[in-house]
Amino acid sequence: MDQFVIQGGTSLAGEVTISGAKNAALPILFAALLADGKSTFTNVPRLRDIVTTEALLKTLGADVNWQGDTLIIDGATVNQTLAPYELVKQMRASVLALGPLVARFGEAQVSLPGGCAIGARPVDIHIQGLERLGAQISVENGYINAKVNGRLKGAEIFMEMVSVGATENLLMAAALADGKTILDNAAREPEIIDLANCLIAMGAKITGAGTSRIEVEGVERLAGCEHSILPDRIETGTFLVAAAMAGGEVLCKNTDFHSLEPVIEKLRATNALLEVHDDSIYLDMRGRELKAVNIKTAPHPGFPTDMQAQFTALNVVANGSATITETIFENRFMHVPELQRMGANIRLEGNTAICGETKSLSGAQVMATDLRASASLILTGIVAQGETVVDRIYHVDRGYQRIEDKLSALGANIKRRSS
Ligand SMILES: CC(=O)N[C@H]1[C@@H](OP(=O)(O)OP(=O)(O)OC[C@H]2O[C@@H](n3ccc(=O)[nH]c3=O)[C@H](O)[C@@H]2O)O[C@H](CO)[C@@H](O)[C@@H]1O
Ligand SMILES: C=C(OP(=O)(O)O)C(=O)O
Repeated sequence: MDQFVIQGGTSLAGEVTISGAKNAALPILFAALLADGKSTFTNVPRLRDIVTTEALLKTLGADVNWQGDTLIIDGATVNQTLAPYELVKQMRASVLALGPLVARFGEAQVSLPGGCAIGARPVDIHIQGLERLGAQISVENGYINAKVNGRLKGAEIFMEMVSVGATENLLMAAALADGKTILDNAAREPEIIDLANCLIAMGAKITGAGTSRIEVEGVERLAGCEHSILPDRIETGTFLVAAAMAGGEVLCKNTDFHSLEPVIEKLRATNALLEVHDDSIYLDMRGRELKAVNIKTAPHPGFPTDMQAQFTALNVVANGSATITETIFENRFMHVPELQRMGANIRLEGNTAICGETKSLSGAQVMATDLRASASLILTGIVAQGETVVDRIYHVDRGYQRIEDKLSALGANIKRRSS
């Protein structure tokens, strides 16, 4: 298993090019299952989750080819409807195969994704929504079996919780359903808008993506399309926080500030100097006092849970005390005990982390437990004194494209070690 070895105490300065968004690319690659032709996706990030998706699409019969950062997927060759446990267990987003498969082929068998370190993460809202669209669903032997005679039927669906994945699954299914679907209490994340734009390019009729009420007029077939994946707002936020923690400066290129407003607002509150342009964001923390900030996660346009761990690390380094409240996932503080091992002054009370002033941080051997927890440990390792070894970095590789190369180019001393 690979590890990162970090010699701390360096500052960060320079430019970083942001990759395509994992959380936009994953649903969009599954959307290729809806089309009976070739789709060409550009700005696709090279991540472990994308490799898993590629393997799953191939298992379903899709022809998948890379050309640089462009991925070409031929939905016309898809001839299987079983998404097996061996692949689904590696990545929860595999459940996004369910809606497209049942909508296009009238049946799907997708392994239940199961829980993960950050919480139980059930898929009841996905299942209830597909049932409302006319699918017959049973859950047996760890698999979700979905069937429909003929096409799914458009329906008005109120989702009782705001769920990114359920909104995406139902949006894809409704695109090929017979008649009109209304998705009420839909998630409003930028990645939903990107998926809707991709589906529209395939021929879908969708309005309202990015609001909590999405309307879909189903069509009989969808064709292949060309689509460029949205830049990764969480990768951008991670590099901005890294520079702020290290008292340095960074220019994030090829990004999109519109998707990052709640994060930028909090970074301004830390006392960072920020310059925001159409496709780049500059942060300068040189010679400025980093201040701790209160955070409460919420569905978009609230503060993203996927930036919570990084801001917990920022508060550890910052002056002053502040609280971090996690409202989306029930167990997303696995980074806290690891940060404590490095000397962080944090106390957990229910779903709130209370970050006090930390006297000093020293490098330590720590364990990555999930994707963003891993990022917070790496950022803390860069500012701590001495050596930090981060174990189980396969979590990081799920969602950050060669993070060590991008951080090294900014001046961090971080190396990948295979053990
Ligand atoms: C691949 C991807 O895009 N992942 C993102 C997506 O995950 P994901 O789509 O899994 O997250 P959801 O928005 O669905 O989850 C939000 C909450 O709803 C609950 N829930 C969800 C579905 C359901 O059927 N029943 C249910 O109870 C979940 O357990 C969680 O507590 O959105 C999360 C919230 O912004 C992000 O942290 C993830 O990075
Ligand atoms: C939780 C995340 O991803 P996933 O839903 O793929 O586990 C994340 O990107 O932080």
